[in-house]
Amino acid sequence: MELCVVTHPLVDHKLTVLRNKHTEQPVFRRLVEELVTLLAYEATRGVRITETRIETPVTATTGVKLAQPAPLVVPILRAGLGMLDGMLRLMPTAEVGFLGMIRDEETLQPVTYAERLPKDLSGRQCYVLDPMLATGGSLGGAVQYLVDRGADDITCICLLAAPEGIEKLNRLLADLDVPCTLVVAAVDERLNEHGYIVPGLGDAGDRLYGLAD
Ligand SMILES: O=P(O)(O)OC[C@H]1O[C@H](OP(=O)(O)OP(=O)(O)O)[C@H](O)[C@@H]1O
Ligand SMILES: O=c1cc[nH]c(=O)[nH]1
Ligand SMILES: [Mg+2]
Repeated sequence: MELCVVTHPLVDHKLTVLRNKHTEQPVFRRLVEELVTLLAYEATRGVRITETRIETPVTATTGVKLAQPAPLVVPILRAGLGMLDGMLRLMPTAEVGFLGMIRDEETLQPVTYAERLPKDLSGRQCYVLDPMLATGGSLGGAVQYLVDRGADDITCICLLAAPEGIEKLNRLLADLDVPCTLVVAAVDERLNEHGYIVPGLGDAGDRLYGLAD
């Protein structure tokens, strides 16, 4: 798996505000969107394009457009939904599939509770959105799900990753033998005893949408 840590002063600045526990929900939501747009710029460097002929007001020329089939963006509910608009701002013609996953906070195992994806993902460039890669159970489960549907080109975009989660994803992808890139704003220190990223930003879903229960 290729790991890309996006280093840019604006990314670091926005991430610091996001981490701050005093940052209020509306600001948190907006910052998640802004950060995703910056990360997506790097994450889509390899998006497939094809040549197209156009006419400028001056002359005919050759340009490029996104190739078909359109890229598929897959936010992992809930928290990944907060990243969708920021991603679509950069790539408005992408299609969107949904995966709902919740981590059991006792066992830290992921449970898939919703799915709305194309049946066959072969030949599609898939962009998976989830702000947090902690133990790697959820993102690993999502990647496995996509590969089971035929996905052969996957890019994951996360705001924060823990070394433990990266390691787990690396092992999974080595077994699956599918090319994958992970784009993150930062790799944090570690997980705490509850499986939370340290220093992290807390529970991304709760900070975006409020307490789930
Ligand atoms: O790497 P892991 O240990 O699996 O943890 C990361 C997962 O935890 C969060 O989701 P959560 O389960 O809290 O669901 P939510 O988005 O509905 O809050 C986060 O958005 C990831 O999906
Ligand atoms: O730090 C963490 C770990 C899992 N899920 C979150 O939302 N935050
Ligand atoms: Mg949550």
